[in-house]
Amino acid sequence: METLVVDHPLVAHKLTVLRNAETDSPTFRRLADELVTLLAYEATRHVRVTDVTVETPVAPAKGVRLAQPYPLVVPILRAGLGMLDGMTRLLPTAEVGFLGMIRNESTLKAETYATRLPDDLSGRQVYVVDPMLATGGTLAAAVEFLFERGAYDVTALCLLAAPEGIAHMDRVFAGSGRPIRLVTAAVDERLDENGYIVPGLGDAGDRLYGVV
Ligand SMILES: O=P(O)(O)OC[C@H]1O[C@H](OP(=O)(O)OP(=O)(O)O)[C@H](O)[C@@H]1O
Ligand SMILES: O=c1cc[nH]c(=O)[nH]1
Ligand SMILES: [Mg+2]
Repeated sequence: METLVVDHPLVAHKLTVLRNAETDSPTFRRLADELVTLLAYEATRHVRVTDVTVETPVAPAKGVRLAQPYPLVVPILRAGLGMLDGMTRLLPTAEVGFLGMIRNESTLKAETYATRLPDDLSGRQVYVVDPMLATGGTLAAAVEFLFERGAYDVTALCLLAAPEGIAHMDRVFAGSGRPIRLVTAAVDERLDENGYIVPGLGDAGDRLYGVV
């Protein structure tokens, strides 16, 4: 998996406030939204475009527009919903599909409880948004699901990643020949015994939406 850690002082500043246990939910939601827009700038570097010519008030100008089929943005419920608006702000013509997945906190295995996506993703560029890449079980299952439906490539935007999760993705997709990218604001030290990212930011879903 090609991994890009976005190294930018504004990203680092916003991430630091996000990590702070004293940051309340409204502020957390706003910062997650701002951060994903900054990550999206890098994550869309490979988005496909086609050449076009437009008429300026003065003369014809060569340019580009997003190619069709338009990209698909897939938030992984629940926490990924906190990154959806920031992503579609930058890609307003993207379609949106949904994957509901929850990590069983005893086994740390990902379970899928909802899917609402086009059946045929042939040729589609897919952007998965989920704040946390911890063991990697959730993202690996999501990416497998998308490739089974024919996705052309998958780029994951995660606010935080753990080295264990990146290694898991590399193991699962080694030699698959499918283009997979990760764009993240930071790769933290490790996972703790409960599978939480250290130092991390806690449970992203709970911090966005409250404890359920
Ligand atoms: O890399 P993994 O070890 O699989 O863990 C990461 C997953 O855990 C979190 O979701 P969670 O299962 O807490 O669901 P939620 O979004 O409903 O809170 C997070 O948003 C990821 O989807
Ligand atoms: O640190 C972690 C790990 C998984 N899910 C989270 O929300 N946080
Ligand atoms: Mg959660």
